[in-house]
Amino acid sequence: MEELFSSFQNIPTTCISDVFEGLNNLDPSIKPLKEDYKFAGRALTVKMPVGDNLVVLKAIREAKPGDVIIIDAKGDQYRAIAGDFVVGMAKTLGVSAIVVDGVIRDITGIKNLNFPVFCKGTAVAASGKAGVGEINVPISCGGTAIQPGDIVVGDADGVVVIPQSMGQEVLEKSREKLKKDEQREQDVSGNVEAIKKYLDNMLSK
Ligand SMILES: O=C([O-])CC(=O)C(=O)O
Repeated sequence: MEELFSSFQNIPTTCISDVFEGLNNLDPSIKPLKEDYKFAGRALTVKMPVGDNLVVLKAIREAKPGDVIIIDAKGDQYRAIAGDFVVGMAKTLGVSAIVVDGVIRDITGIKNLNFPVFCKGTAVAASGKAGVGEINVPISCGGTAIQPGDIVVGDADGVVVIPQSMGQEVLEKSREKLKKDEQREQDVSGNVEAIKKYLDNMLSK
């Protein structure tokens, strides 16, 4: 499994998306805090109520090194699911990324941690800590269904989810797609005649 995750780290999310024809991507409003963030890992799913993040602390406590904490926060943009303190603990315990259809706070501190956080943006208010929520249950995040153990991959373009059972197959297909994309680029790069030929060919179909 570890090998699969490190292999996916070398595949652009765009190629994985193309394999699924765009069906397994998270909503594009969920973006990396820094463009160079790239991760691939096992989904530790979190279902939290709007404005209460105690269950996020539980997820961090239970996470195994390499896990991606992926949170269904119902799209709430008013209460941060974590700040630099909480994200710092996740980083130190070996979590590989946090993905949420919600917001974070202390953005400067979180950027300084150089830890991949993918979210909808920032807010000033913290969440409460009353305590309901579930981990490792099926969730919906950014319009996509995610099962615990699925493979989550993120980079500058966004986040894509691969069902656990399809990991190897999708890796092979994504590699093929990457090769095709590179070849396509190589075939026309900087060559006016080759570009015209490519376009004419596409338009005559
Ligand atoms: O404690 C929280 O929920 C959010 C926070 O301020 C931090 O993580 O620094």
